[in-house]
Amino acid sequence: MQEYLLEFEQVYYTYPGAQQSALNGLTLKIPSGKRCALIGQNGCGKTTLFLLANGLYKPNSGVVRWRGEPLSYNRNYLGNLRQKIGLVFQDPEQQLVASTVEEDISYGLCNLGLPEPEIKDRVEQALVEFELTTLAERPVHHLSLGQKKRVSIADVMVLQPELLVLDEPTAYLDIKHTRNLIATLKKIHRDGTTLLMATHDLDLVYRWADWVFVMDKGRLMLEGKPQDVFSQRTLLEELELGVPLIYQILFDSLSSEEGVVIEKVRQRILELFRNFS
Ligand SMILES: Nc1ncnc2c1ncn2[C@@H]1O[C@H](COP(=O)(O)OP(=O)(O)OP(=O)(O)O)[C@@H](O)[C@H]1O
Repeated sequence: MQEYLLEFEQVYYTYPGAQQSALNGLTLKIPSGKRCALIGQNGCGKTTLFLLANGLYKPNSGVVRWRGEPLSYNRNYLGNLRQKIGLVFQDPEQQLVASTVEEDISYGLCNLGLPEPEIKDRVEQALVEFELTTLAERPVHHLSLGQKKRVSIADVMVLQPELLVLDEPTAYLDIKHTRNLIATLKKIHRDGTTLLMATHDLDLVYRWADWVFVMDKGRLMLEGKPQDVFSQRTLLEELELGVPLIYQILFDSLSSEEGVVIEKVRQRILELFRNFS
C-alpha cells in the first residue's frame, strides 16, 4: 500500500491580488489509513490547503501528489480525483445544491451514473446514519444550520471517498450530533477511509486523531502522534494554540517536584483518557 495518499511539497499559493502567500512553502504528507487532525490559528492556510488538495486551486509553485503522482489539472482527471478525495466545506451553504435533502444526497451519485437501486440504497443508508430520515423531503433551505451541516457531510460520505477531508466538521453541531459524527467517522475509518480534519477543538483532536499536523503562516510547524505533539507545550503556546484541557489540568495542578512518580501518574491518566473517550 502507498505510504502517503496525498503529498504537498514546497507548495506556495497566493490568492489573486493578495499581498501575502496563504501557503508558504508547505510540505505535508498525509499518511494512508490514519485519522489526521490539522490545527492552526485562523488564517494559517488550512482551508487553502484543502482547496489545493482536490485541485480547485493550483499551486503557484511546488507540487501536490496523489498516490505518488503529481495532480493534472484537466477536467477528466479532476473529476476522477474528486471522487477519491471528498471535501466537506466549513460552510454547508457552499455545498448544498439540490432542493430537498434526499435529492441533495443523491446528487453526486447520479452524476457518477450509478444504477438507480444502488443510489437508492446508499441514500437510504446515509439518511439513517445521519438521522436525516424524517427530513428527507424537507427543502434544504428550510433546515437549521446544524441540519445543513449534517446533510453536507452525508453528501460527501455517500460517495465513499478514499480520503475524506473535513473543514471544521463539528462547527454548528450540538453535543449529540458531534458525538454521532465522531462515531460515524470512527466507523468509516475502520472501513478503510483515510481522514483529515481541520478543527480548533483540541480536546477532540487529542481523543480522536492518531496523527496531528500543526500549521502556522502557511507552513507545517510540527507533526506527530497527539501525545508527542501536545507535549511540545512551549512551542504550542508560542503559536498561541494552547493544549487540550486534560494537559492543562495535569501539568498545571500536578507539580513535578515528586519527579518520576508524578510523571508516571500523568502518563497513565493521559492514556486512560484517550482510550476511554
Ligand atoms: N479568496 C481569498 N482572497 C484573498 N485572500 C484570501 C482568500 N481566502 C483566504 N485568504 C487569505 O489566505 C490566508 C489563509 O486563509 P485560510 O482560509 O486558508 O485560513 P484557515 O486556516 O482555513 O482559517 P480559519 O481557521 O479561520 O478557517 C488568510 O490570510 C486569508 O485571509
